[in-house]
Amino acid sequence: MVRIHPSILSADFVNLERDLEKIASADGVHVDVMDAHFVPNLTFGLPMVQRIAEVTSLPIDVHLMIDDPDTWAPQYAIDRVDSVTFHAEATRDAVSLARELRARGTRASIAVKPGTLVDDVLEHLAEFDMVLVMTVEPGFGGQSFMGEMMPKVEALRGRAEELGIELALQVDGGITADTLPIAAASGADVFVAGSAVYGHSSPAERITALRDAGKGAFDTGRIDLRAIHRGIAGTGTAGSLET
Ligand SMILES: O=C(CO)[C@@H](O)[C@H](O)COP(=O)(O)O
Ligand SMILES: [Co+2]
Repeated sequence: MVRIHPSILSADFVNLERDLEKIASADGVHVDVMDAHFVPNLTFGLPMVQRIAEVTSLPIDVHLMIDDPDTWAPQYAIDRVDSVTFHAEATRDAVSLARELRARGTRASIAVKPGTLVDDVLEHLAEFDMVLVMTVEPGFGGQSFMGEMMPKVEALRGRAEELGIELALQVDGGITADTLPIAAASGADVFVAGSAVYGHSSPAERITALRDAGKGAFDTGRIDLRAIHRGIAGTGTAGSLET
């Protein structure tokens, strides 16, 4: 299953309602909240997310790149927000926060920056509905995909299968029609794309192209998942998630 979530970070904030209409064929909309403290960039906060919820019918996927999500994240669990993602590096108690988000009726999601190991997340995996593996340093759109994050995706998918739990696995940063199949083959199923969608004259066409790239990777056998698994095992990184 390939789900495409365009990131409005690359949209025109002055014409956001128009730009949201352009991605109506997507599976969700990814909304990056940045506070200029946790990341060196500033976007917007809850009032903007509330307005977005009024004008789009897409499921809203909020990515909080903010300090102290334990205090602020629950406020984002409003009607029409499908998932709230907070960062492992910023939270004091990821499990309590995830439980609070679920209790408020939204899906709970935890994100890890490129330099963060997933060991703690693996230990408490059943507490989360989604894990976001950052494939760039958070803060800005238009950066290059970090393929070296794929062992984290593999480990998370493997553990979810072992536990028999449904887990959405999101990758965010540098996703294009070329990089999406790599992440899909590693076990990701939710793909955030900002510049690859909004950097083109027809965002709707780019959404279709990204979806096809994900499906095509498996249909045509262009990606051999088992070979990728063997390759990762061969480099000795499968058990060690250090980056
Ligand atoms: O969270 C972030 C950046 O921190 C993202 O959601 C970006 O918006 C992705 O942009 P592209 O790499 O797809 O241009
Ligand atoms: Co994001």
